[in-house]
Amino acid sequence: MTFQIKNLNKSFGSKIAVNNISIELKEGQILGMLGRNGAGKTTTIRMMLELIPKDGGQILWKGRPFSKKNVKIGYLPEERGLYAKMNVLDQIIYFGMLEGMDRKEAKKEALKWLEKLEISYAAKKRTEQLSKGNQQKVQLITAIIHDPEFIILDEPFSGLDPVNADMLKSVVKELIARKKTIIFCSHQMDQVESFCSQICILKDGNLIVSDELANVKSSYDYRYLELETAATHLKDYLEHKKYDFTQDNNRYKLRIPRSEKIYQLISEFGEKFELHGVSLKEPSLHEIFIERTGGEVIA
Ligand SMILES: Nc1ncnc2c1ncn2[C@@H]1O[C@H](COP(=O)(O)OP(=O)(O)OP(=O)(O)O)[C@@H](O)[C@H]1O
Repeated sequence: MTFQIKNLNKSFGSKIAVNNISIELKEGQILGMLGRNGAGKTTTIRMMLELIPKDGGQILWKGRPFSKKNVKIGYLPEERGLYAKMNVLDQIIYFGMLEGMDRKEAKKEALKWLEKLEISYAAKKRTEQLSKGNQQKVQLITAIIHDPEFIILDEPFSGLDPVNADMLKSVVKELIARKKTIIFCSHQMDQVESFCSQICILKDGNLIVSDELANVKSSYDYRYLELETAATHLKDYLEHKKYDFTQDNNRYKLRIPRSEKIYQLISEFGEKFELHGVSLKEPSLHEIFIERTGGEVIA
């Protein structure tokens, strides 16, 4: 394994923030790190970046300690940290040089990225003069200007308008295509689902799920059967039979245990009701997340 977290621990006083977690990633994999507020994600990332000391455990890159000495790391923090008064180009060059680039190379890369993200016009502006979305583009550039092998993206698309979100998504897709190893933290489950092959879910400092997304889905105990019918008595029937379902006009979404013989069930419904549509769906990551982290499942 290229990246390994082994038995990582951290407490703040009596509060256990990260409880003996282990995570493994192959080079080029992208891991969605999920968890409700306070689950321990930021604490884990801070230990990875050596911003806070760990109480116990190891973090390794290709068998050696995971540190700037052994791997080029890129980090897009959730709380953005740019110098408001510094001009955009100087800022990016400064961050590039902090990561070991020489000035000429950093400037060349900075100009390339500014053009790619359509903010070349802002190169000489003070950062505070840029819109929030454009500042976020600058922050992303500072995170990846040195062409890191390992990248942590914490809520990379929050607060962006759809056009800017798409632009940054295309950058993330390019990083994935270039086989960067990535940890992606987000509360936007659809984004995690569209980017990540692996997911882990933290709850109260514990790692409660860690697997390939496809395995997580297929190991979930339920599937969803969607029925479309004009027959209004379907609702009464489902209530009578105590199905777990939601209704949206003519569409019904039933939560069915995976153990049920689904095709038999579909033909039973077909005999009783005139169906205009039938589809079987795996649970979404949103549904899995809510169930695993202790909320109510809304089918
Ligand atoms: N410096 C600190 N001192 C005391 N407690 C802390 C400190 N940092 C984090 N904690 C606690 O550790 C737990 C985990 O916090 P953490 O910030 O890692 O969660 P998170 O999963 O990143 O949450 P969010 O999604 O809100 O960013 C929380 O209970 C938090 O209050």
